[in-house]
Amino acid sequence: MSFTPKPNPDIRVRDYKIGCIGAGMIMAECHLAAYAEAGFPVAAIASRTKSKAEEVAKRWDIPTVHDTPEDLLADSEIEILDIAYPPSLQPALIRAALAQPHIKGILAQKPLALSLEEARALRDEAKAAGKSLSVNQNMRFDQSMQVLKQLLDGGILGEPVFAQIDMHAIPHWQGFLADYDRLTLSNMSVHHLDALRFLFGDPSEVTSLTRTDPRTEFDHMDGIVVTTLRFPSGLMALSLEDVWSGPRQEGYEDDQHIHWRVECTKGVARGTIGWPTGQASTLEFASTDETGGKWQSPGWETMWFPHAFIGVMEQLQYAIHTGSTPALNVADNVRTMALVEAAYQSIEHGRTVRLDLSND
Ligand SMILES: NC(=O)C1=CN([C@@H]2O[C@H](COP(=O)(O)OP(=O)(O)OC[C@H]3O[C@@H](n4cnc5c(N)ncnc54)[C@H](OP(=O)(O)O)[C@@H]3O)[C@@H](O)[C@H]2O)C=CC1
Ligand SMILES: O=C1CO[C@H](CO)[C@@H](O)[C@@H]1O
Repeated sequence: MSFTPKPNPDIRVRDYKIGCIGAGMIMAECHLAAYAEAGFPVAAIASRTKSKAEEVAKRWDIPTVHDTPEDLLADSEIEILDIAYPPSLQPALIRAALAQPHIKGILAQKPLALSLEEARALRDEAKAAGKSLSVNQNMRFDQSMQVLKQLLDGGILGEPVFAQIDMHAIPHWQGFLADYDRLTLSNMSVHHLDALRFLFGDPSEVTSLTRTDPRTEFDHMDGIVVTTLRFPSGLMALSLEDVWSGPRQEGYEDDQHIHWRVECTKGVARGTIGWPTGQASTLEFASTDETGGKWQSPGWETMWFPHAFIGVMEQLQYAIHTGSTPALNVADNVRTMALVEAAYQSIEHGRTVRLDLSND
C-alpha cells in the first residue's frame, strides 16, 4: 500500500503573538492547551470577568492580563486576535480588531455571527481592511477528517456515493445560547456541515427536520436535527445531531459517540470522532485498488479536542507570514453559514431548499 496518512499538519510558522479574548471552557481547555503544545506565543488575555482571565493566565503562563477586551485590542504587542466569546458579541470585537493597525489577523469562533447577513458584512469589512479573518471550524483539522480528505483527494476510494456523520452525544450548551432563537444547527451541526463541505464541496440541495430535545430546559426550536444534502455529482449525505442520545442518570451507561461513513465507487472509509469521550478519532478504509479490498486502520494518538486547534492557529499564522488566504477563510465560512441558513429555511418552510453557494 502506497498511501501514507498525515493526520496532523506540520507547524510551519509560529511567529505571531496572540491575544485571547474569552476565558471560558473552550479557551481554557482547548485553544490554550493546543497553543502550549505547539509553541504558539500567547502574549495577553482578557475576558468579561478579570479574575477568570487571571486564573487562566496563571494556568497557561500568559504574561499579561488586560482589564477589558478593549484594552487587549489596544495592546500594540498583539498581532493575532483569538476570540472565544458569545457569538452575539463577536462581530463588534472583530470590527474593533479590524481597525487596529497592529492586528494582522483574527481567529473568530464558530458560529461567526448570529445571521448570514452579519457574516457577509464581516467578510466584506475584513476584505476592505486587508486583514485575514479566519473562523475556527476545527472539525476540518480532526485527524480522521484530515486522513479521509487525503484518501478522497488521492482517488483511493473513487467517486463518493453516500456519506454520513451521525452524532449521538450531548453538547454542553453554553448559558448564552438560551437567549438566541437558534440552537443545534447554528452551534453544533455547523461543524458537520462544514466538514462535509470540506470533504465534498458545495451541496446543491438541503433538507432538514428537527424536534425539540427533552433535556434542554430553555425554549428552543432545533434540538435533534437531521439534514440531508445532495451534491451536483449525485452524492447524497446525511448529517445527524442527536443531542438527546438517551437518558442520563446515576448508573445509566450512556453510549455517546460520533460516527461517520463514506461510501465510494472503489471503496469505503468509516470512523469515529473521539468526542465527547476524550479519545483519538479513528479511521478504517478498504479500497478495491489500494488495499485489495482489505480493511486498513491507520492510527494516531492526537484528538479533535484539543489537537485540532493547533492546525487552526497554524493555518492563520502561515497565511499571515506568506500573505496568502487562510485555509479556514471567512469567505468560505460564509458559504457554510449560507448552508446553515438554508437548513433553517428548509425547516421553516417544510421543504427541500435548492442552493447555489457559489453566489457567496
Ligand atoms: N470550535 C469549537 O469546537 C468550539 C467553539 N465554541 C465557541 O466558543 C465560544 C465560547 O464558548 P465556551 O468557551 O464554551 O463558552 P463559556 O460559556 O465557557 O465561556 C464564555 C466566555 O465568554 C465570556 N462572556 C462575555 N460576555 C458574556 C455573556 N454575556 N454571557 C456569557 N459569557 C460571556 C465569558 O466571560 P467570563 O466567564 O470571564 O465572565 C467567558 O470568557 C462560543 O462562540 C462557542 O460557540 C465552543 C466550544 C467548541
Ligand atoms: O462547538 C462546539 C463543539 O463542542 C462543544 C461541546 O462542548 C459544543 O457545545 C460547542 O459549541
